[in-house]
Amino acid sequence: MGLKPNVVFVLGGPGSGKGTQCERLSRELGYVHLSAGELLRQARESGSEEGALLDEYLREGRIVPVELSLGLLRKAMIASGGTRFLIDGFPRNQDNLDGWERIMGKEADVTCVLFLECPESVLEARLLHRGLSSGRSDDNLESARKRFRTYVETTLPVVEHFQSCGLVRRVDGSQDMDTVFANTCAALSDAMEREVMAATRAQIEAATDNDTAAYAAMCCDDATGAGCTGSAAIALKTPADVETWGSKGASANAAGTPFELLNPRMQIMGNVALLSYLRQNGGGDAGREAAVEETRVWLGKGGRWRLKHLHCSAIKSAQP
Ligand SMILES: Nc1ncnc2c1ncn2[C@@H]1O[C@H](COP(=O)(O)OP(=O)(O)O)[C@@H](O)[C@H]1O
Ligand SMILES: Nc1ccn([C@@H]2O[C@H](COP(=O)(O)OP(=O)(O)O)[C@@H](O)[C@H]2O)c(=O)n1
Repeated sequence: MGLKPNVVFVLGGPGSGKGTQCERLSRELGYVHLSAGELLRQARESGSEEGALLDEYLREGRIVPVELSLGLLRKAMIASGGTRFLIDGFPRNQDNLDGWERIMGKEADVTCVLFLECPESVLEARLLHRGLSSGRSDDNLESARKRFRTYVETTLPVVEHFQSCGLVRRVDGSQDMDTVFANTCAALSDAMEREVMAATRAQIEAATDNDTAAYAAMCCDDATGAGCTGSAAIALKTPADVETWGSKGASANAAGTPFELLNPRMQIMGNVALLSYLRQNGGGDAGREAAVEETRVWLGKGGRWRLKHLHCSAIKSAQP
């Protein structure tokens, strides 16, 4: 099984700082940032037949039918080639949520919902200020108030839905930008840990399936492997490198061998993740049972996690 896209939804009132924070998170943590509102504004300008209709929705602060917004988001997700997304300003009402579950529910994993909380008076002041230079037809007092009403009536119930699923991470969006950024990074850490575990599992599955191309595609250009090869670190860039790595006994597995990752310990530092665990290979075939201590260094860049370094040391007998 390949790696499913991981999605963080970013919600909050109009002007709460979604775009500002997503832009920096994407730069510093390596996510692909997609703004539903921005994609709709681009579609409006593109001269498409929906242009006039979109213009009315945007000006009035109404939420456009999900077929349109999700169609644009899905296309942009595929075009990006990434697997880690910040989706900003979506899902914003029940129609958005139902459409997501219907069309994307099985295709992507929602790892968390980042929710920027901010009082209306602060939002209003920010939007009016943004309106001085944004050129947006909805950055005026009348549109801002309509958008805030839409947010309260239709978006907050969506946040409550995610809250009941345990996915919401609340951040006070009224503080200064650096403080909000530090708090959003902290709020994202458990979602990032789940992304890294999923990437690790997908890469080990590629190894156990002997899919060297899929394995290599998850490596940085300068990735290396060291440990049970009994020699210095070797390159882990191309499918042939991965083959060499496997032939040196580094992976201690055969096609389809089930595995468990025991006692995982993870540290996330910006866009770098360090993960150590004990990999137990087995599945009932006692002759094959072996354990390997592995440490993987992952780099979050360009919308994906890529392996930078793998260290492993085989443990001869997994059984006491
Ligand atoms: N923490 C903050 N403090 C002060 N101003 C902010 C903060 N975050 C964003 N802004 C400003 O407020 C306006 C709205 O931010 P933006 O990120 O565009 O919000 P949203 O995408 O939620 O509508 C922008 O002009 C931005 O520069
Ligand atoms: N899922 C979405 C997101 C935005 N939109 C539209 O796009 C407008 C601008 O959204 P935005 O996220 O760019 O901006 P803010 O309102 O958050 O400042 C909204 O007021 C809606 O009219 C939508 O219809 N559906």
